[in-house]
Amino acid sequence: MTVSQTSLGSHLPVLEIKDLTVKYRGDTRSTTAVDRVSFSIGAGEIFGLAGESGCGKSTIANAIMRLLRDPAEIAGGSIRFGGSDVLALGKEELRRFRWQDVAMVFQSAMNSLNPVMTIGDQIVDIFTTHAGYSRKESLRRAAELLELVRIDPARLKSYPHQLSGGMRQRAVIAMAVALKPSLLILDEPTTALDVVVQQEIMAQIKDLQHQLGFSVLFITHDMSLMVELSHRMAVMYGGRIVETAKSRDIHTAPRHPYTQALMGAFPPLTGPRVPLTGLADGVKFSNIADLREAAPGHFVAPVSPDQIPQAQVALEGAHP
Ligand SMILES: Nc1ncnc2c1ncn2[C@@H]1O[C@H](COP(=O)(O)OP(=O)(O)OP(=O)(O)O)[C@@H](O)[C@H]1O
Repeated sequence: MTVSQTSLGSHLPVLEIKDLTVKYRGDTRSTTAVDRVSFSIGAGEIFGLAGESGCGKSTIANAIMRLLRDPAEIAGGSIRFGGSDVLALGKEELRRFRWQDVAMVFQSAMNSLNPVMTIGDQIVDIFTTHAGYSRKESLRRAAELLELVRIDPARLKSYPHQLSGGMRQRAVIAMAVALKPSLLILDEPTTALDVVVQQEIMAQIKDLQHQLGFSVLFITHDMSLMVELSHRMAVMYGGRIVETAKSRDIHTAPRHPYTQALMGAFPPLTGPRVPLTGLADGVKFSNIADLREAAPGHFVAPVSPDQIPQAQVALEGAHP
């Protein structure tokens, strides 16, 4: 029995993260990559985690999946899935948790398909190993899965190199939802694809989510995509969440100046062309007082340049 079957109550959030802190240990000092991050995702909700490269998004995803390895360490906080303590799961529970409860599509997932196995054999493997189905039943389900992501089931016999990038990514997404997880984590799922294919994949994910009802943790630095896909989102900066709100509110009225800057840096996917902007004039993100003044009541993450040199450099670069 999976964690979701045993303990997902109708009103419990599917995922609940409280004060999660993750550090990477260095020779002389540690870097706090994720700093007291809290958020929860409801059943059937698409929740987004946005923020520039290096702000800690993937570290959170890997912490949820219990994939963090040395020198990373969870220094505090909790991760609960359907009421169960993810950080306390044993080896066997973890094996089930990873495919049946939560599945993740990584940034470069389409390149992680086994090049010497057909797509069909790779999907069949999931069913035989994790669900105990016979090969015949697994093949039948593999064909159904490909149809679900609008790939001709004849492609079961294809090798990854015989598929386009978009098809490979759709196949990976199909694999992720094979065992009907309650939560799908998508870490920059379309970064390597062109804009048209990106749109197709996003529409597909929405469609799948609608049909299968899973929750989604969608990770991207692309605010336009994020606003389009997610119901609610958190914006991260330097390891901390600076703003959490409904995505449509972030779209129409971002409160935090860093969110405003991120929104201004991406062209909208639909509607008229608008000029892109960097950081708002006069806002210095190293200056905590400016941030507090610009977003009273919404500033939750004091950030100092020495805490997050990488983010600081990026921000300075965006606003010469
Ligand atoms: N193995 C590691 N050792 C040391 N520091 C690391 C390691 N992996 C990540 N970091 C640091 O942790 C911080 C967060 O990285 P993370 O990959 O989670 O960010 P991200 O927002 O997902 O960025 P990206 O979109 O580029 O993947 C960064 O400052 C990064 O340099």
